[in-house]
Amino acid sequence: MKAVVSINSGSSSIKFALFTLEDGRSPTLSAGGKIERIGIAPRIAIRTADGGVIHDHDWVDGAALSHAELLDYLIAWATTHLEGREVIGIGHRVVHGGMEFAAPRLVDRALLDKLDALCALAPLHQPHNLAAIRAIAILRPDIPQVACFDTAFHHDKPEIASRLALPRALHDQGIRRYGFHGLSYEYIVHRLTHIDPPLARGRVIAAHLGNGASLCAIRDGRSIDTTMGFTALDGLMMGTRCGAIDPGVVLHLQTHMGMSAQAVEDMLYRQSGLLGVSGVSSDMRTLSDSTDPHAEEAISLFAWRAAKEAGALAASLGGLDGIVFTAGIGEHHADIRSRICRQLAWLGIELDESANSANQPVISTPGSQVTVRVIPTDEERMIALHIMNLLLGDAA
Ligand SMILES: Nc1ncnc2c1ncn2[C@@H]1O[C@H](COP(=O)(O)OP(=O)(O)O)[C@@H](O)[C@H]1O
Ligand SMILES: CC(=O)OP(=O)(O)O
Ligand SMILES: [Mg+2]
Repeated sequence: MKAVVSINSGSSSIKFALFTLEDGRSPTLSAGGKIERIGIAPRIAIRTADGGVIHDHDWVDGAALSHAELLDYLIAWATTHLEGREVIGIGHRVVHGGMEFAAPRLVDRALLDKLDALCALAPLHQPHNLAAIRAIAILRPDIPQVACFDTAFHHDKPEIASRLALPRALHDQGIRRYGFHGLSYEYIVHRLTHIDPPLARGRVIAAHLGNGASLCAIRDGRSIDTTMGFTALDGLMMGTRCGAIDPGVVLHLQTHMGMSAQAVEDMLYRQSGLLGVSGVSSDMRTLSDSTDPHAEEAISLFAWRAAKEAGALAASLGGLDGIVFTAGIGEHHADIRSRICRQLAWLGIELDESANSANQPVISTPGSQVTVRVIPTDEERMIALHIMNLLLGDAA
C-alpha cells in the first residue's frame, strides 16, 4: 500500500502522521501522533485513526531532551513500524520560505542551502525543520521529501499588509511582513469550503492559538493580513514569545542594560509570553490549573491581546462574518474563547456559552451577526495533500 508521511515540528511539539493513499487521490489517516511539551516534560502518544493506542511514553526528567534527540526516537520507532507500506514521499512543515517560495517544493541541496539562510528568522522552528529533513535524507535518500512553507499562504497578500514603515531598500532586501501558520490557515479554508461555503467566501478571522499564536484575516479564502510579520515573534503574546512590542525596548535592553543580541533574542523568544508574565509556565493547561495570581494575569493578557489584534484585523477586512478558533488553546480552551468573544461583542458577536463550554463546532448563537466556529486544525493532512499534489498531480 502506498503511503505518505507528514512531519510538523512546532516550537513545543513534533506532530507526525502516516496517510495511506487507498484510492490514489485522498489521503486516509492510518496512524498519527505527537511528541509534546518539548523542553518541559516531553511525552509521545501514537494512535490509530480511530484512537487506538499504539504507543505512549513519558520522559519524566526529559526537560533537557532536544528536538533532535526526540526526532531520532521517533524515526527509530517509525522504521520498525512501517513495514508493508511503500512510503512514496515525506513532507515537512518548514516555517520560513522567505520571499521566494509561494508553494511547496521538492527538497534538494540547493533548496536546503536557501532555507538554511532563513534559520536566523525562525530560530525556534527552522533549524528543527531542516534537521528533520537532513536526518531522513541520510536514512532514506530514496524517498522524495517535500518542504511545505508556513509563509506560502500569505505570499500574495496585499502589498500594504507586507510593508513595514522602514526605508524602501530594506523591503526590497526582504525585510517585510511574511506571516506564518499558513498550513493551518490553508487547512481551515479547505474545511470551511466543505462545511460552510458562504462563510468560506466571506470575511473571516482565523485564530491559531497554540504555543505559537497568530491571527489571519481571510477574505474569499485568501490571506489579506496577519499578525505575525518578518518573524514568528510579532503579533500576539505566545507561550514563550512576547509578540509585538515597542522596538524601543530592544534598543534599551542592548544600549542601556548591556544585554547582548543573543541574550535579547533568548528573552524575546524563550523567556517572555505566558512564561515570562506568569513566572509559572508557558503551557496554558498548567496556567489554568494554577492558583498563582500571576498565572491569571498572564491568561488575561493573552486573551486581551488576541481580542485587540482581532479588532485590528476586522478593520483590515472592513467588517466581519466569522471567527474560527483553532490549535491547542483555540480548540480546547472555552474560557479563553469566551473572553476574546466578549471583548469583541461590539462587532456583533454573540457567544452561546453552553455550546462554547462543550467545544461545539458552532459556538455563536443563531442570531449572532458573526458566526463563531471551532475547527481542529490539521497541518499534517494539508502537508499530505501537498505531497500528493506535487508527486502525483491533483489530490482531492
Ligand atoms: N485541553 C486543553 N485545554 C487547554 N489548553 C490546551 C489543551 N490542549 C492543549 N492546550 C494548550 O495548547 C498549547 C499548545 O498548542 P499546540 O497547537 O499543540 O502547540 P504547537 O504550537 O507546539 O503546535 C499549550 O499552551 C497547551 O497548554
Ligand atoms: C510559526 C509558529 O509559531 O509555529 P508554532 O505555533 O508551531 O510554534
Ligand atoms: Mg503548532
